[in-house]
Amino acid sequence: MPYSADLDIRVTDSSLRDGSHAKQHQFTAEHVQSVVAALDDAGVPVIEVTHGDGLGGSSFNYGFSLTPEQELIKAAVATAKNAKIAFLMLPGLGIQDDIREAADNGASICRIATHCTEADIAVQHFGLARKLGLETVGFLMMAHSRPPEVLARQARIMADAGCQCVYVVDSAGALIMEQTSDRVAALVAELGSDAQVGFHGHENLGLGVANSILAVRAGALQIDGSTRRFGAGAGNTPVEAFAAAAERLGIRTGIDTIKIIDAAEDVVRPIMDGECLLDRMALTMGYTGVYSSFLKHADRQAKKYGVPGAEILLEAGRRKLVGGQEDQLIEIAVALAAKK
Ligand SMILES: CC[C@H](O)CC(=O)C(=O)O
Ligand SMILES: [Mn+2]
Repeated sequence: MPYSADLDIRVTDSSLRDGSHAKQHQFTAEHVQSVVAALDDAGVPVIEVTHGDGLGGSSFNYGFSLTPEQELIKAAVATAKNAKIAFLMLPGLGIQDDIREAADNGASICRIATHCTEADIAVQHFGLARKLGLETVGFLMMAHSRPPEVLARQARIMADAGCQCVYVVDSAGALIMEQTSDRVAALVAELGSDAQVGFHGHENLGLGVANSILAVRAGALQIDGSTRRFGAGAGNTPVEAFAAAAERLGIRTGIDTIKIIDAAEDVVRPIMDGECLLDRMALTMGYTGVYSSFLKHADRQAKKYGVPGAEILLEAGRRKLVGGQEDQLIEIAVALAAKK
C-alpha cells in the first residue's frame, strides 16, 4: 500500500536535528528559517527540528544549544507553508512538559527514541503525545545490534503504546543491504496495519541511499534523510540523492529533485561548519558499530588528551557503548593517554 494517494513514501528531513550534532548544537533561528523555507519549497513533507539529542538534550553531557530548541521549533513552524514540523525526544532527557511545550509551539509530530531493547521506557510518552493530538513516531536506535525478531518485539511494545510508525534506526551506519531489509520486513510482518515502519540511515559505510531503497522495497513507508547528509558521523542518507534515485525508480516522494539539489548546495551547505565526511573516524564507526553522534565527542577528547580519535571509537565499539554513555569516551581517552 502506498503512503497516501499522492505519495508512495513520506520523507522526513533531519538536517535541523541530526545535523545539530555536526553543528555542535549551534543553530540560530535564521539557520532554521532559511533551511525550512528551502526544504518546504522543494516539497519535503516533514522537517525535524530539535537539539541533536532531542528535547532537553542541551546539557553538559551532550553539549549546550546556542538557541533554545523551543525557539527553533517556533521559527520552523512560522516559516513552513506546507511541511509538518517534527521534534525528537529521548525519555529521560526530555520530560513530558517539553512535549506539551513543543505541541503548544505548533510542532505536530512527536518522535520518541529509545535504545532498541528499551521500547518500554517510551510507553507513557507515546500515551501523552497521542492525548495531545500529535502524530507519533518511534525510533529503535542502534538497530544493527539486535536481530530482526528482537526488534519486531520492541516495535510491538511501541505500537501498543500508541506509536503510529516504528523506525529501524541505523544509528551507527553499520547496516548492510539485506541486514536493513530483513529488519524492516520483520517489523512490517509484526505490525501489519497497526503501525507503519520507517528507516533512518547513516552514511558511515556509504550505504544510506541503497539501504533506504531496500527498506522501501521491504515495506517501509517513511524514510529519513538529511539534505547534504547534514547529520552525525558521515551524515544521514542525503535527501537530494535519495529523491533522485527514488524518482528514477518510480517511487513517489513528492519532492522536486532539482529544487532539493539546489537547496543542498545553496542553502544547507553554507550553514554547515564543514561537509559530513566518510573519513577514518566515520568509517570506524560504521565498521565497528559505534553511535554516530559520538563523533564530535570523540574528536574533542582526542584533541584534549592528544590521542587518536579513531582509537577512542574502536574501543567504544569493543565496549558496545550506547547513547548516553558519552562520558566513557573521556575515560577511554584518559586510558589511551596514560598508555602513551
Ligand atoms: C538522539 C540521538 C540520535 O542522534 C538519534 C538518531 O538520529 C540516531 O540514533 O541515529
Ligand atoms: Mn541519526
